[in-house]
Amino acid sequence: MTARGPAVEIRDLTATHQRHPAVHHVSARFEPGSLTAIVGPNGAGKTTLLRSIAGLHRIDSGRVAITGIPSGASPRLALLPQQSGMDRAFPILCLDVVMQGMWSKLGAFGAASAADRDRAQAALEAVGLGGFARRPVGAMSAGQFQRLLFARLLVQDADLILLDEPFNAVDARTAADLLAVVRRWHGEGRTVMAVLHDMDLVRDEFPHCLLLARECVASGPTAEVLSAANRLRARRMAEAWDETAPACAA
Ligand SMILES: Nc1ncnc2c1ncn2[C@@H]1O[C@H](COP(=O)(O)OP(=O)(O)OP(=O)(O)O)[C@@H](O)[C@H]1O
Repeated sequence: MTARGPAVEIRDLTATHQRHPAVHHVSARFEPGSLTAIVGPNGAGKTTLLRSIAGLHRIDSGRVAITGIPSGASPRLALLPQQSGMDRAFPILCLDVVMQGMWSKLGAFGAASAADRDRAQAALEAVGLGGFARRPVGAMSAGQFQRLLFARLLVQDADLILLDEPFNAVDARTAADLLAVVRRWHGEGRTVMAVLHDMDLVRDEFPHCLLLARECVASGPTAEVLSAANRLRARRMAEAWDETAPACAA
């Protein structure tokens, strides 16, 4: 398998919320085509790290380098945000949500072709929502909505895919179906990172892992990263967090 995804290198990254560090001096490297779980206790900075990689959260210091893409080109990147942060009351049809994934191709006012619509319909079918094209998103269950967001990711056709708790609030069958999509992306050589809390799933399905507790506790092969000693260290670090501490000046 030739990797089509980029490498991602995080160097000494610090990112804050209201000047309090959420990610503190983290360095890690994600190889082209790698499949990595980002794990850690609640509040460990996992979402902040993912959003920093996506360019959606301002970095205080350090850097994120995405390499292995043609010079001058932007990385083809897609982020699946946490469902809890999304507004589903917006009156929009499922097919149109999927078509949003083609925005970079169509432009803000570009007209979708019949082929584009067929591709969106095919993506709906690929996630088991073939009959949902004309249904408003407000009428979907949480699990169906997560399938819909995966359909949008499918048409985005990104080389770097960032998933924030992709299997939360979905039943076992939906999780299995969506996991199959993740495996497919990995098989196609895309670089995939997913924030996860289910350690059995991480051990079974994710070859690489980054254990975060605001600082990087460990990163590398999953079995090594998730050692009892590393997990205990992450828990102790979480217990010792001072939510009012400022980011250091370094
Ligand atoms: N919008 C925000 N405003 C202020 N502080 C925030 C905000 N978002 C996150 N934080 C703080 O930043 C820290 C890291 O949060 P983050 O959401 O990145 O952690 P996480 O590891 O994804 O947590 P969880 O597992 O609970 O989803 C936490 O202390 C959190 O309270």
